[in-house]
Amino acid sequence: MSFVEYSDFIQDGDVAIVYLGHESMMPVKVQKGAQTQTRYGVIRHSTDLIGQRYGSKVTCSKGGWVHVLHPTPELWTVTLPHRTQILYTTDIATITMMLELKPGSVVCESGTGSGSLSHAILRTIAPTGHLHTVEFHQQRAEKAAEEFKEHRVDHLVTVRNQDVCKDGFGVTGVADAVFLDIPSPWEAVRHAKAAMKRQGLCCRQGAGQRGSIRKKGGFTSHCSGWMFSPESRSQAEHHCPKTLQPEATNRRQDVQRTCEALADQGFEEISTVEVLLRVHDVRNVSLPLPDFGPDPSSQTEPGAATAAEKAAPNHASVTIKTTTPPREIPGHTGYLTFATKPRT
Ligand SMILES: C[S@@+](CC[C@H](N)C(=O)[O-])C[C@H]1O[C@@H](n2cnc3c(N)ncnc32)[C@H](O)[C@@H]1O
Repeated sequence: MSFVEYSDFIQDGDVAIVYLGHESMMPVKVQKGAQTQTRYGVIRHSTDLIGQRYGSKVTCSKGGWVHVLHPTPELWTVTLPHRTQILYTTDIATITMMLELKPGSVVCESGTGSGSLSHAILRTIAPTGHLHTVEFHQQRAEKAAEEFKEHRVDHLVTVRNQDVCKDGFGVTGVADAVFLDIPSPWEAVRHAKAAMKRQGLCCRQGAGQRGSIRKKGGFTSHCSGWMFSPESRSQAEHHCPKTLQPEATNRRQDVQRTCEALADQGFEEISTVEVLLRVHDVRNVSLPLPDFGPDPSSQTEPGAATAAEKAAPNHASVTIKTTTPPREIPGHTGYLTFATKPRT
C-alpha cells in the first residue's frame, strides 16, 4: 500500500480506511496480532485484514460488517488526526487545478499542518515530482514526516522544521508552484519568489473573466504559480454574518496585505477566489395532472364516463425528478489568492 500507488491486497504495515458508514470512517494501521474495536465488534487484523482484498466486506465479532478501503488523499482528509485546521477537498481541487500541478511538478508548501493538502499534492506530483514542506512547530513537522513514511510517500517529500517567514523554504529557483497556509503569508512572499523557478510565466486567472482558465502566450512549460489561503477557515461566515463580521473584515484586510506584498514583489495577475460548494438536492416530486374534464369525442351518451375515465380518475399525478438548491451554504474556508511570477 502507498498513497501514490494502488495495491490489491491488504498487508501488514498498511494504513487502511475502515468504512463503517458514509459519515463514519477511520484509518487503521494494520499490524499482525492487533485488533480494532468498532461499534460492530472487533476486527482481528491477522485473520480479518491481512491478505484480504482492498474493498472487501469484513464481518466483525458482533456480526456487523464494515468495508476496508485502500487509502486515498480524499479519504485521509476526512479521517486524519487533526493537529490543526485543515484544507478540504473542494479547496484542494481548486488549488491543484489553478497551480496546474501534475506528475513531475516541484512544489513548496508551508505550513504542513496536519498534512491534508500535502497528501493530495504528493499523489498528483508522483512519481517524479517533489514537495518541500515547511512547518515551524516541531512536533507537527515530526509527526508529518512520520506519517509520510508510514504512507510510503517519504521519497517524494522533504519536511523542514523552520519559520518560512524568516528562513524560507530551504531551496532556491526550483519550484513550479508555491502554496502558503500560514497566518501572515505576506511575510513569506519574498521567500516564495526566491523558491520559484527563474524562468516562466503562466497565468492562473479565476474562471470569472471568461468562464475558463486563461493562459498566456505558450509559456506553460515553465510554470510558476503562487497562492495562499489566509488562516481564515473556520465557522461558516454565511451562517452568522453578524457575529463574524469583524473576523471577516480582518480576513479581507489580510487578503489585501498579501495582494499588496505580491504586487510589491513584482507578481502579476493577482486574483482571489472563494470556493463555495452548492450541492443541489435531487429528489422526486409528484405533480397532479390538470383535469380538463371528460373527453367529448369518446363519450357514448351525454354525461356518461368512458372506461378510460373510470380507470384514471381526475386526481391522477405524474412523478418527475427535480433539484432544489441549498438554503444555506456552510463551509466558507478561506480566500485563495493566486498570482504569477513574471519571467525575469
Ligand atoms: C492551518 S495549518 C496548515 C494546514 C494544512 N494546509 C493542511 O491542509 O493540513 C497552518 C500551519 O502553519 C504553521 N505555521 C504558521 N506560521 C508558520 C511559519 N511562519 N513558518 C512555518 N510554519 C508556520 C502552523 O504551525 C500550522 O501547523
